[in-house]
Amino acid sequence: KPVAWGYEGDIGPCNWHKYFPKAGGKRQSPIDIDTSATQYDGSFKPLRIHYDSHMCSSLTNNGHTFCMSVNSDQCNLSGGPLEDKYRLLQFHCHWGSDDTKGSEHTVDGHQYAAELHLVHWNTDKFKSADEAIEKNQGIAVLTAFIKAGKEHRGWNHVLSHFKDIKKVQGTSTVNEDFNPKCLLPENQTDYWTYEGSLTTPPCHESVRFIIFKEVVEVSSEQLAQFRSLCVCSSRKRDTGEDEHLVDNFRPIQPLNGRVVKASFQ
Ligand SMILES: COc1ccc(/C(C)=C/C(=O)O)cc1
Ligand SMILES: [Zn+2]
Repeated sequence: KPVAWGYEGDIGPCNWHKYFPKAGGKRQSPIDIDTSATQYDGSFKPLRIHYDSHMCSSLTNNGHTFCMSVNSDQCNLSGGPLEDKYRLLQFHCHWGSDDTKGSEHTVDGHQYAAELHLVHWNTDKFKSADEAIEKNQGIAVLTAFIKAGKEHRGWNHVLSHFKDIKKVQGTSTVNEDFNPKCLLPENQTDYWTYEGSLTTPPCHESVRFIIFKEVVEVSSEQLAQFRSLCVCSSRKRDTGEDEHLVDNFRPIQPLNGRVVKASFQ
C-alpha cells in the first residue's frame, strides 16, 4: 500500500524521511540559488531542446499537482551540462496559495509564484524511466520560474483541460497541436545547473536541474486556475467542502557544499 505523503501536517515534508529515507540525503532539492556563489562554466555546449507538437499526451490530477504525461520519442533534450540524451516524460508545476509564494527553488531568497518542471529521463544509459528515476544522471529537469503578469496564451492549451481533472485521479487526453517548448522563456542560453533530487517522495538523488534565469509571466487568473485543482480529503466528507491543492512546494534543502554552475557570466 503506497505511503501517503503531502505538504502539511504529520505527512508533510519534515516527516517524509521517515518513510522515504532518501529525503534525508545530502543532495536534496530544492535549494536557494545564492547568485554571489554560483560559478560560471564556459564549457557548456548549447542546450538542444527538440520537442515535436504532434504528441498525444494525457493530463492527470495526481493529488499533488497536475501532470502532463508525454509519450513521444520525438521530445528530446541534450547539450548544456548533459553528457547524454534525455527524453521528455512529463511536466508539472508547483504553486502556492497566493502570488507571493509557490516556487520550489528560490533566487537570493526570492520565491516566485510558481515553478514549471519538465522531467526527462536518460535514454542513453537506461532502458526505462522507472529505472532512470532512481539512478545518478538518470533524470534532467528543465525548470522555469513563473510570476504574475501578462496572460500566457500557451498555458491556456493546458488550463482548458482543467475542468476534466478537478478531482484527484481525473485524466484528460490532450490531442491538440501543443508544443511544451512554448512554456519556456525566450532566453534558453542563461541558466543555473546543479545536481539534486526529485522534490517529491521518494526524493531519489537522480536529478540534474537546469533552471532558466528568465522568468515566465502568466496572468493572476491563470495562477488562480492552478489553485482550483482539488485534492480529495476527509474534510470533504465532514464539511462537504473540497480541499484545494495549494502550497505544493517543498521547502529549500541544505546545499551541503554543492556548487551551482552558471552558463552565463
Ligand atoms: C515512482 O515514480 C515516480 C516518477 C516520477 C517522479 C517525479 C518526476 C517526481 C518529482 O518530479 O519530484 C516521482 C516518482
Ligand atoms: Zn516538480
